[in-house]
Amino acid sequence: MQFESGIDFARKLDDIDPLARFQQEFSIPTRPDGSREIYLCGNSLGLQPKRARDYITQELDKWASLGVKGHFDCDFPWMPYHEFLSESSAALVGAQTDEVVVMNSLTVNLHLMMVTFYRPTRKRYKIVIEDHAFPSDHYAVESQLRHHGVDPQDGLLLLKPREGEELLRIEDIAALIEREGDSIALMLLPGVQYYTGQLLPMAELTQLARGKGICVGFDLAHAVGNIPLQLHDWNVDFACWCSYKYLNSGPGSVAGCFVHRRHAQDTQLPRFAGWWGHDKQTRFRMENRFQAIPTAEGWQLSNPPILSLAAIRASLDIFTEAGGMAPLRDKSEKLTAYLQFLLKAEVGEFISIITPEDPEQRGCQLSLCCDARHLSGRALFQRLEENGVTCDWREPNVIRVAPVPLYNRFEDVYRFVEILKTACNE
Ligand SMILES: Cc1ncc(COP(=O)(O)O)c(C=O)c1O
Ligand SMILES: Nc1ccccc1C(=O)C[C@H](N)C(=O)O
Repeated sequence: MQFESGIDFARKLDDIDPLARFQQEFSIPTRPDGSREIYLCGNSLGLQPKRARDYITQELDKWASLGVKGHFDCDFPWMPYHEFLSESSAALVGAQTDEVVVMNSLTVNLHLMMVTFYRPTRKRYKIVIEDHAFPSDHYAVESQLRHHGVDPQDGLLLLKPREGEELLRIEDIAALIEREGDSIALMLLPGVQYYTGQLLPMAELTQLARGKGICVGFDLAHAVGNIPLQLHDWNVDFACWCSYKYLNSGPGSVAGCFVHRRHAQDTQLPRFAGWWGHDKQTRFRMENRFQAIPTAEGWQLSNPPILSLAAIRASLDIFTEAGGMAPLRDKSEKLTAYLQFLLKAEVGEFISIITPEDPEQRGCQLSLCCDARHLSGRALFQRLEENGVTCDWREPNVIRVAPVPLYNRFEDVYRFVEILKTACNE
């Protein structure tokens, strides 16, 4: 697509945007003077769908009027409430409905999955992650190694970009798998890397690693609701994601988990168990013989927090109404390409973009390194905030900017770059 500078062009793109009406489904934060923020931070916390309040209120009302009976005979009973989220969650990650479950939080689910899928032997005991993994993933993996008596110095293989580079090269990951394959038990990688915004080729990596007998898991925190996924067809073993970024389900909201059907149906797989993962027909017999549900639900521990699930249901309904990931991705590619175009045209001398240029290798986020006339990257970020832009800063040196197709307009992107340009030239 040929882009032009000037606000009229941004408005023209908004006028022909088939998803434009979804912006009014969200509450956009306002500044003290009542004007709307330019919110480009869906990579950290997605905005509130206005209907979340109604969905949550519905559950509060049921609780008030029905008490414990809210579990059973009413609209959206609490007993199976998580099941109301499975179909739309499965559509977002390219899974069968019985391969996904909404439960716990992201790091908890990573641990639960490693309990099942990290089964070290004397010969095959190493775990591959990236050197710059999100700290929670690093801590989780290190603690799993130690839990099994493996010294992370020996058992943790860290993927690093080459000297002077920011991005991971697929050929380097392939070489590591080739070299160390027989000793690797698990490879846990992000779908989209949180710092650089790099989208990894999950299908290719899964095939490479599984070909060597390595179990493959993905942390999809920055990928779900951002890019189309096909976890089932890609043959991924497991995946985990949070719901508070691109899934707009509220701070700390309940997370999602995928277990490929070939594992989910195996009720004998070792796991940490709780009563919510037990066969639904006999759950209340209180017999103390755990029998796993033969789906991803078999990894649930506790009955879930319904108020949080109600917010997720509100959000997932919007994704369904928008037509799923295909139209969203279509707009997202245009929004991000437009952002890249304006950045190069208006502030190219001050800003470098570390996220890949190729849309196949990124989601909506661009990560910017800044060298303005008089301001450090951090000071520039502060200037953006003072002028009504919400994006985020990540140490050591990146401003992350994420235009989100459900609620961002092309004009938001235009105005962001105008503010950035003024700050760069101070
Ligand atoms: C890639 C990644 N992994 C893990 C986490 C931690 O998730 P949680 O606090 O929901 O466990 C986050 C974000 O907070 C993240 O971006
Ligand atoms: N949950 C949060 C609470 C407070 C501040 C940030 C977060 C994030 O989620 C950060 C995000 N994971 C990131 O990619 O940096």
